[in-house]
Amino acid sequence: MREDGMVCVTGHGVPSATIEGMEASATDFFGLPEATKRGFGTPDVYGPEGYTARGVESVARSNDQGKSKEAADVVESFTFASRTSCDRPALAGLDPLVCARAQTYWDEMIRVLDALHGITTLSFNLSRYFFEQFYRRANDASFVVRLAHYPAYNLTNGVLPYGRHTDYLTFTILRATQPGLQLEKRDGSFVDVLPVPDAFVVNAGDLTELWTNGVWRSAPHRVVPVPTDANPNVSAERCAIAFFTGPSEAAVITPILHPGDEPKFDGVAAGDWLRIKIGATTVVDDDTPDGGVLPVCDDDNAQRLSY
Ligand SMILES: O=C(O)CCC(=O)C(=O)O
Ligand SMILES: [Fe+2]
Repeated sequence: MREDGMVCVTGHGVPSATIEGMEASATDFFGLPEATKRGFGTPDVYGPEGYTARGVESVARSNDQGKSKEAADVVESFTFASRTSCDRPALAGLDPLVCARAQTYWDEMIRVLDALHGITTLSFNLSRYFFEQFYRRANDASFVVRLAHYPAYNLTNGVLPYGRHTDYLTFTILRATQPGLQLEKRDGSFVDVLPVPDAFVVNAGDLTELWTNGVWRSAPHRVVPVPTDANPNVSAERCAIAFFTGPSEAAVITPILHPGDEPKFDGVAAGDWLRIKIGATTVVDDDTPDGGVLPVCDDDNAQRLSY
Protein backbone atom coordinates (compact mmCIF):
# COMPACT_ATOMS: atom_id res chain seq x y z
CA MET A 1 0.00 0.00 0.00
CA ARG A 2 2.83 2.42 0.76
CA GLU A 3 4.78 1.75 -2.40
CA ASP A 4 2.11 0.86 -4.95
CA GLY A 5 -1.29 1.57 -3.40
CA MET A 6 -2.40 -1.78 -4.75
CA VAL A 7 -2.30 -5.30 -3.31
CA CYS A 8 -3.42 -8.78 -4.28
CA VAL A 9 -5.77 -10.37 -1.73
CA THR A 10 -6.14 -14.13 -1.41
CA GLY A 11 -7.61 -16.19 1.42
CA HIS A 12 -10.61 -13.84 1.52
CA GLY A 13 -13.15 -16.61 1.94
CA VAL A 14 -15.52 -15.35 -0.74
CA PRO A 15 -17.09 -18.51 -2.20
CA SER A 16 -16.17 -19.21 -5.83
CA ALA A 17 -19.86 -19.66 -6.58
CA THR A 18 -20.57 -16.08 -5.47
CA ILE A 19 -17.85 -14.70 -7.72
CA GLU A 20 -18.81 -16.90 -10.65
CA GLY A 21 -22.47 -15.96 -10.21
CA MET A 22 -21.64 -12.25 -10.46
CA GLU A 23 -19.43 -12.89 -13.48
CA ALA A 24 -22.21 -14.85 -15.15
CA SER A 25 -24.61 -11.98 -14.46
CA ALA A 26 -22.23 -9.58 -16.17
CA THR A 27 -21.96 -11.84 -19.19
CA ASP A 28 -25.74 -12.25 -19.37
CA PHE A 29 -26.55 -8.57 -18.92
CA PHE A 30 -24.03 -7.20 -21.42
CA GLY A 31 -25.18 -9.81 -23.92
CA LEU A 32 -28.65 -8.21 -24.00
CA PRO A 33 -29.62 -6.02 -26.97
CA GLU A 34 -28.45 -2.42 -26.62
CA ALA A 35 -32.04 -1.12 -26.57
CA THR A 36 -32.89 -3.39 -23.64
CA LYS A 37 -29.79 -2.38 -21.71
CA ARG A 38 -30.63 1.29 -22.25
CA GLY A 39 -33.92 0.71 -20.45
CA PHE A 40 -32.16 0.46 -17.09
CA GLY A 41 -31.26 3.76 -15.45
CA THR A 42 -29.67 6.72 -17.24
CA PRO A 43 -27.59 5.26 -20.11
CA ASP A 44 -26.15 8.61 -21.23
CA VAL A 45 -24.73 9.65 -17.87
CA TYR A 46 -22.05 7.97 -15.82
CA GLY A 47 -22.60 7.91 -12.09
CA PRO A 48 -26.14 7.06 -11.07
CA GLU A 49 -27.63 3.63 -10.91
CA GLY A 50 -28.00 1.22 -13.82
CA TYR A 51 -26.60 1.09 -17.31
CA THR A 52 -24.06 3.48 -18.85
CA ALA A 53 -23.60 3.04 -22.59
CA ARG A 54 -20.32 2.89 -24.43
CA GLY A 55 -18.95 6.32 -25.39
CA VAL A 56 -20.40 8.08 -22.32
CA GLU A 57 -17.63 7.84 -19.72
CA SER A 58 -14.12 9.23 -19.94
CA VAL A 59 -12.57 8.33 -16.61
CA ALA A 60 -9.31 10.16 -17.36
CA ARG A 61 -11.23 13.43 -17.24
CA SER A 62 -11.52 12.92 -13.48
CA ASN A 63 -7.85 13.88 -13.19
CA ASP A 64 -8.36 17.52 -14.19
CA GLN A 65 -12.11 18.16 -14.00
CA GLY A 66 -12.48 17.44 -17.69
CA LYS A 67 -10.17 20.20 -18.96
CA SER A 68 -8.12 17.76 -21.01
CA LYS A 69 -11.13 16.45 -22.97
CA GLU A 70 -9.69 12.92 -23.00
CA ALA A 71 -11.39 10.42 -25.33
CA ALA A 72 -14.29 8.30 -24.13
CA ASP A 73 -13.37 4.91 -22.70
CA VAL A 74 -14.24 1.78 -24.66
CA VAL A 75 -16.50 0.48 -21.92
CA GLU A 76 -20.12 -0.02 -21.02
CA SER A 77 -21.03 -0.50 -17.38
CA PHE A 78 -23.77 -1.32 -14.94
CA THR A 79 -23.89 0.16 -11.46
CA PHE A 80 -25.67 -1.15 -8.38
CA ALA A 81 -25.60 1.90 -6.14
CA SER A 82 -27.11 0.15 -3.14
CA ARG A 83 -27.74 -3.35 -1.88
CA THR A 84 -31.40 -2.91 -2.73
CA SER A 85 -30.96 -1.17 -6.09
CA CYS A 86 -33.29 -3.64 -7.75
CA ASP A 87 -36.22 -2.32 -5.68
CA ARG A 88 -35.98 1.04 -7.41
CA PRO A 89 -38.14 1.87 -10.45
CA ALA A 90 -35.05 2.60 -12.59
CA LEU A 91 -34.06 -1.06 -12.43
CA ALA A 92 -37.54 -2.59 -12.62
CA GLY A 93 -37.52 -5.60 -14.91
CA LEU A 94 -33.92 -6.60 -14.28
CA ASP A 95 -33.52 -10.37 -14.13
CA PRO A 96 -34.24 -11.36 -10.48
CA LEU A 97 -31.29 -13.76 -10.62
CA VAL A 98 -28.94 -10.87 -11.46
CA CYS A 99 -30.40 -8.93 -8.52
CA ALA A 100 -30.04 -11.85 -6.10
CA ARG A 101 -26.46 -12.49 -7.15
CA ALA A 102 -25.60 -8.82 -6.74
CA GLN A 103 -26.93 -8.85 -3.16
CA THR A 104 -24.93 -11.96 -2.29
CA TYR A 105 -21.82 -10.42 -3.82
CA TRP A 106 -22.46 -7.17 -1.97
CA ASP A 107 -22.61 -8.93 1.41
CA GLU A 108 -19.34 -10.72 0.74
CA MET A 109 -17.65 -7.47 -0.28
CA ILE A 110 -18.76 -5.80 2.97
CA ARG A 111 -17.15 -8.69 4.84
CA VAL A 112 -13.88 -8.24 2.92
CA LEU A 113 -14.05 -4.50 3.54
CA ASP A 114 -14.43 -5.08 7.28
CA ALA A 115 -11.21 -7.10 7.17
CA LEU A 116 -9.47 -4.33 5.22
CA HIS A 117 -10.60 -1.79 7.76
CA GLY A 118 -9.33 -4.05 10.54
CA ILE A 119 -5.91 -4.23 8.89
CA THR A 120 -5.94 -0.46 8.44
CA THR A 121 -6.73 0.21 12.09
CA LEU A 122 -3.85 -2.05 13.12
CA SER A 123 -1.48 -0.38 10.66
CA PHE A 124 -2.27 3.12 11.87
CA ASN A 125 -2.74 2.33 15.55
CA LEU A 126 -6.43 3.29 15.54
CA SER A 127 -9.35 2.04 17.57
CA ARG A 128 -10.78 -1.18 16.09
CA TYR A 129 -14.01 0.72 15.48
CA PHE A 130 -12.46 3.83 13.98
CA PHE A 131 -14.17 3.45 10.61
CA GLU A 132 -17.63 2.67 11.98
CA GLN A 133 -18.54 6.29 12.59
CA PHE A 134 -17.73 7.23 9.00
CA TYR A 135 -19.45 4.31 7.30
CA ARG A 136 -22.18 2.78 9.38
CA ARG A 137 -23.73 5.31 11.68
CA ALA A 138 -25.46 7.31 8.95
CA ASN A 139 -26.01 4.14 6.95
CA ASP A 140 -25.39 5.96 3.68
CA ALA A 141 -21.82 4.97 2.96
CA SER A 142 -20.79 5.04 -0.70
CA PHE A 143 -20.74 1.42 -1.73
CA VAL A 144 -21.14 0.52 -5.39
CA VAL A 145 -20.92 -2.70 -7.38
CA ARG A 146 -19.88 -1.81 -10.91
CA LEU A 147 -19.89 -4.35 -13.71
CA ALA A 148 -17.70 -3.24 -16.60
CA HIS A 149 -17.63 -4.70 -20.09
CA TYR A 150 -14.84 -3.73 -22.45
CA PRO A 151 -15.93 -4.90 -25.90
CA ALA A 152 -13.54 -6.05 -28.56
CA TYR A 153 -12.50 -3.11 -30.75
CA ASN A 154 -10.16 -2.17 -33.55
CA LEU A 155 -6.86 -0.80 -32.31
CA THR A 156 -6.68 2.03 -34.77
CA ASN A 157 -6.57 5.33 -32.94
CA GLY A 158 -4.93 4.67 -29.63
CA VAL A 159 -7.96 4.95 -27.36
CA LEU A 160 -7.88 2.89 -24.17
CA PRO A 161 -10.51 0.56 -22.78
CA TYR A 162 -10.27 2.63 -19.57
CA GLY A 163 -8.05 5.69 -19.18
CA ARG A 164 -5.51 6.47 -16.49
CA HIS A 165 -7.12 7.54 -13.22
CA THR A 166 -7.09 7.12 -9.47
CA ASP A 167 -10.16 5.79 -7.68
CA TYR A 168 -12.11 8.48 -5.95
CA LEU A 169 -12.91 7.20 -2.48
CA THR A 170 -11.29 4.63 -0.14
CA PHE A 171 -10.77 0.95 -1.05
CA THR A 172 -11.72 -0.67 -4.37
CA ILE A 173 -12.05 -4.47 -4.39
CA LEU A 174 -11.58 -5.56 -7.98
CA ARG A 175 -12.13 -8.85 -9.74
CA ALA A 176 -11.00 -9.44 -13.31
CA THR A 177 -9.98 -12.66 -14.97
CA GLN A 178 -8.35 -11.27 -18.07
CA PRO A 179 -5.18 -9.18 -18.40
CA GLY A 180 -5.32 -5.49 -19.30
CA LEU A 181 -5.08 -3.69 -15.94
CA GLN A 182 -1.89 -1.69 -15.44
CA LEU A 183 -0.54 0.09 -12.36
CA GLU A 184 1.49 3.28 -12.63
CA LYS A 185 4.54 2.97 -10.41
CA ARG A 186 5.98 5.93 -8.53
CA ASP A 187 8.56 6.47 -11.30
CA GLY A 188 5.78 6.90 -13.86
CA SER A 189 6.26 3.54 -15.59
CA PHE A 190 3.30 1.18 -16.03
CA VAL A 191 3.35 -2.48 -15.03
CA ASP A 192 0.82 -5.20 -15.85
CA VAL A 193 -1.38 -6.38 -13.01
CA LEU A 194 -2.07 -9.88 -14.23
CA PRO A 195 -5.05 -11.81 -12.88
CA VAL A 196 -4.30 -14.24 -10.07
CA PRO A 197 -6.77 -17.15 -9.72
CA ASP A 198 -9.22 -16.72 -6.82
CA ALA A 199 -7.73 -13.37 -5.86
CA PHE A 200 -8.99 -9.82 -5.68
CA VAL A 201 -6.95 -6.75 -6.46
CA VAL A 202 -7.45 -4.12 -3.77
CA ASN A 203 -6.37 -0.58 -4.38
CA ALA A 204 -6.44 2.50 -2.22
CA GLY A 205 -8.31 5.54 -3.50
CA ASP A 206 -7.90 9.28 -3.07
CA LEU A 207 -9.59 9.42 0.33
CA THR A 208 -7.39 6.60 1.64
CA GLU A 209 -4.37 8.65 0.66
CA LEU A 210 -5.83 11.73 2.32
CA TRP A 211 -6.87 9.82 5.44
CA THR A 212 -3.43 8.24 5.85
CA ASN A 213 -1.74 11.60 5.24
CA GLY A 214 -0.07 10.23 2.12
CA VAL A 215 1.37 7.09 3.73
CA TRP A 216 -0.81 4.81 1.59
CA ARG A 217 -0.94 5.74 -2.03
CA SER A 218 -3.92 6.36 -4.29
CA ALA A 219 -2.64 4.27 -7.16
CA PRO A 220 -2.98 5.58 -10.72
CA HIS A 221 -4.06 2.75 -13.01
CA ARG A 222 -5.61 2.14 -16.41
CA VAL A 223 -6.84 -0.65 -18.67
CA VAL A 224 -4.91 -1.19 -21.89
CA PRO A 225 -5.97 -3.22 -24.90
CA VAL A 226 -4.75 -6.80 -25.16
CA PRO A 227 -4.62 -7.92 -28.79
CA THR A 228 -6.33 -11.19 -29.61
CA ASP A 229 -4.31 -14.15 -30.85
CA ALA A 230 -6.36 -14.19 -34.03
CA ASN A 231 -5.85 -10.54 -34.92
CA PRO A 232 -3.20 -8.24 -33.45
CA ASN A 233 -5.28 -5.22 -34.46
CA VAL A 234 -8.26 -6.21 -32.33
CA SER A 235 -8.40 -5.89 -28.58
CA ALA A 236 -9.86 -8.86 -26.71
CA GLU A 237 -13.16 -8.48 -24.92
CA ARG A 238 -12.90 -8.17 -21.13
CA CYS A 239 -15.08 -7.92 -18.04
CA ALA A 240 -14.36 -6.64 -14.55
CA ILE A 241 -16.32 -6.32 -11.33
CA ALA A 242 -15.40 -3.47 -9.01
CA PHE A 243 -16.72 -2.88 -5.51
CA PHE A 244 -16.06 0.76 -4.72
CA THR A 245 -16.16 1.80 -1.10
CA GLY A 246 -16.23 5.14 0.62
CA PRO A 247 -17.57 6.89 3.68
CA SER A 248 -20.93 8.61 4.06
CA GLU A 249 -21.36 11.65 1.84
CA ALA A 250 -21.36 14.03 4.78
CA ALA A 251 -18.30 12.53 6.45
CA VAL A 252 -15.44 15.02 6.50
CA ILE A 253 -12.15 13.20 6.01
CA THR A 254 -9.04 14.75 7.50
CA PRO A 255 -5.56 13.25 7.77
CA ILE A 256 -4.96 10.88 10.68
CA LEU A 257 -1.98 12.41 12.46
CA HIS A 258 0.43 10.92 14.92
CA PRO A 259 2.67 13.01 17.17
CA GLY A 260 5.04 15.05 15.04
CA ASP A 261 3.05 14.67 11.79
CA GLU A 262 2.16 17.71 9.72
CA PRO A 263 -1.04 17.43 7.65
CA LYS A 264 -0.32 17.16 3.95
CA PHE A 265 -3.94 17.64 2.87
CA ASP A 266 -6.96 19.75 3.78
CA GLY A 267 -10.07 17.92 4.91
CA VAL A 268 -12.88 17.26 2.45
CA ALA A 269 -16.45 15.98 2.66
CA ALA A 270 -16.53 12.60 0.92
CA GLY A 271 -19.64 13.50 -1.12
CA ASP A 272 -18.12 16.77 -2.33
CA TRP A 273 -14.98 14.97 -3.51
CA LEU A 274 -16.99 12.29 -5.30
CA ARG A 275 -19.08 14.90 -7.11
CA ILE A 276 -16.02 16.85 -8.23
CA LYS A 277 -14.37 13.72 -9.63
CA ILE A 278 -17.33 11.95 -11.17
CA GLY A 279 -18.96 15.11 -12.46
CA ALA A 280 -16.21 15.58 -15.03
CA THR A 281 -16.35 12.12 -16.54
CA THR A 282 -19.50 12.15 -18.66
CA VAL A 283 -18.78 12.90 -22.33
CA VAL A 284 -21.41 15.20 -23.84
CA ASP A 285 -22.26 15.98 -27.47
CA ASP A 286 -20.44 19.28 -27.67
CA ASP A 287 -17.19 17.80 -26.42
CA THR A 288 -14.14 17.53 -28.65
CA PRO A 289 -14.73 15.10 -31.54
CA ASP A 290 -12.58 12.33 -30.13
CA GLY A 291 -14.80 12.23 -27.07
CA GLY A 292 -17.73 10.87 -29.01
CA VAL A 293 -16.06 8.90 -31.77
CA LEU A 294 -15.03 5.39 -30.94
CA PRO A 295 -13.49 2.67 -33.05
CA VAL A 296 -16.08 0.26 -34.24
CA CYS A 297 -16.09 -3.25 -32.89
CA ASP A 298 -15.16 -5.70 -35.60
CA ASP A 299 -17.72 -8.42 -35.02
CA ASP A 300 -15.93 -10.91 -37.24
CA ASN A 301 -12.89 -10.77 -35.03
CA ALA A 302 -14.58 -10.26 -31.71
CA GLN A 303 -13.75 -12.92 -29.17
CA ARG A 304 -16.51 -14.47 -27.16
CA LEU A 305 -16.51 -13.32 -23.60
CA SER A 306 -15.38 -16.19 -21.47
CA TYR A 307 -14.87 -16.56 -17.77
O1 LIG B 1 -11.25 -3.11 -15.34
C1 LIG B 1 -10.38 -3.04 -14.50
O2 LIG B 1 -9.60 -3.97 -14.28
C2 LIG B 1 -10.19 -1.78 -13.68
C3 LIG B 1 -11.37 -0.85 -13.70
C4 LIG B 1 -11.14 0.37 -12.88
O3 LIG B 1 -10.05 0.83 -12.71
C5 LIG B 1 -12.28 1.03 -12.26
O4 LIG B 1 -13.43 0.61 -12.50
O5 LIG B 1 -12.05 1.99 -11.50
FE1 LIG C 1 -10.10 2.33 -11.11
